[in-house]
Amino acid sequence: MSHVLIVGAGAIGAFYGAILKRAGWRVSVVLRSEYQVVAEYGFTFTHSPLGDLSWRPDGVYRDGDVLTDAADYVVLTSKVLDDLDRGALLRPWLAPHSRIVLIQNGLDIERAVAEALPQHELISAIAFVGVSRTAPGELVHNSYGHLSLGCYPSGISDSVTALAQALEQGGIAAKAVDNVVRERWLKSVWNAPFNPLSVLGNGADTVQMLDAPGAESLVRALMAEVLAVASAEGHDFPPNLIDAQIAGTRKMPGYRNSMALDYLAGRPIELQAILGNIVDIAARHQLAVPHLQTVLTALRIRQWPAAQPV
Ligand SMILES: NC(=O)C1=CN([C@@H]2O[C@H](COP(=O)(O)OP(=O)(O)OC[C@H]3O[C@@H](n4cnc5c(N)ncnc54)[C@H](OP(=O)(O)O)[C@@H]3O)[C@@H](O)[C@H]2O)C=CC1
Ligand SMILES: CC(C)(CO)C(=O)C(=O)O
Repeated sequence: MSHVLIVGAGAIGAFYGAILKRAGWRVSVVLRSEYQVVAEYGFTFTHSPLGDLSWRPDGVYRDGDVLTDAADYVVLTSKVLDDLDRGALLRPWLAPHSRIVLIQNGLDIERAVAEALPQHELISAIAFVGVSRTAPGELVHNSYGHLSLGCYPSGISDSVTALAQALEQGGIAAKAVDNVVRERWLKSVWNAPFNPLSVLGNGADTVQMLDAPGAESLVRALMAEVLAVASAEGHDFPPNLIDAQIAGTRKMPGYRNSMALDYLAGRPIELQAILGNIVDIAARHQLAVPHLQTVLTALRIRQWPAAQPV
């Protein structure tokens, strides 16, 4: 029975913590704003297709606390933001044997953590789930939950296998993958168009983003550019992937992604992690990505501090 410490247990951390708890693992959390509520009441899930996922962490910590019970896995589930030093966030909680697990969106997000903490095994995990916070310590799990995970940059270690098995025991599908970077490119084909467009569309859901006149063509153009950059990096995907992604998204009821929720709640968005890094990689290959670049720049303008009135 392993001990898992989840650093930044918001929606994703509370959800996968619940799953590992159901598998019988010891699960502790590091919290910031929700420390008091969760220390007193634990996490309450007011809805989930998996049943009642409410749970109490074995330990609740905050910045400055000392962890007495070393963690086998230290899982980071914060957002990936430019001004957040994820290495510094993780460092105080790591024992020499702790593996680091990132359950976060974005492309090429592992490198900064691998460089900051090279002595630890790094596991990268990609989540397909719809879960959100509705009040401090309260969550709604709407759909899905499966995830892919593997060693960064590649491989499947015993720790990956053990974690995937525990997640499966807890009730979700967890696929150990040999090439997790390729899996990130695959997910980026969806996130890189839909997440930023939802913000430009004022919190638009997937139906709005496909049905507005011209919108599906724009999504297809953005996806094609992501695939071109992936190919330049050595990751080729089947030619019908775009059709499959559009068809799959059309089957879902209108869905607001995590970036739309952040934008609507006035929180910072993961623009660089989800879109900017892809544009940077394209530039390294001297590959033109005009649609991705336009969406990125439009969002940077939206985020730019308001000009002082004259
Ligand atoms: N929600 C979803 O359905 C999905 C999310 N993802 C990805 O998963 C990742 C996590 O997302 P999600 O759980 O939704 O995000 P949330 O905003 O719900 O949770 C983020 C957590 O990180 C904490 N945090 C942030 N900065 C710090 C800090 N400096 N010190 C301590 N704690 C900090 C937050 O604390 P505080 O409350 O104080 O801000 C919060 O507990 C993201 O990369 C997202 O894109 C992927 C698929 C689906
Ligand atoms: C694919 C999706 C919509 C759910 O996992 C997501 O990654 C997000 O909300 O950002």
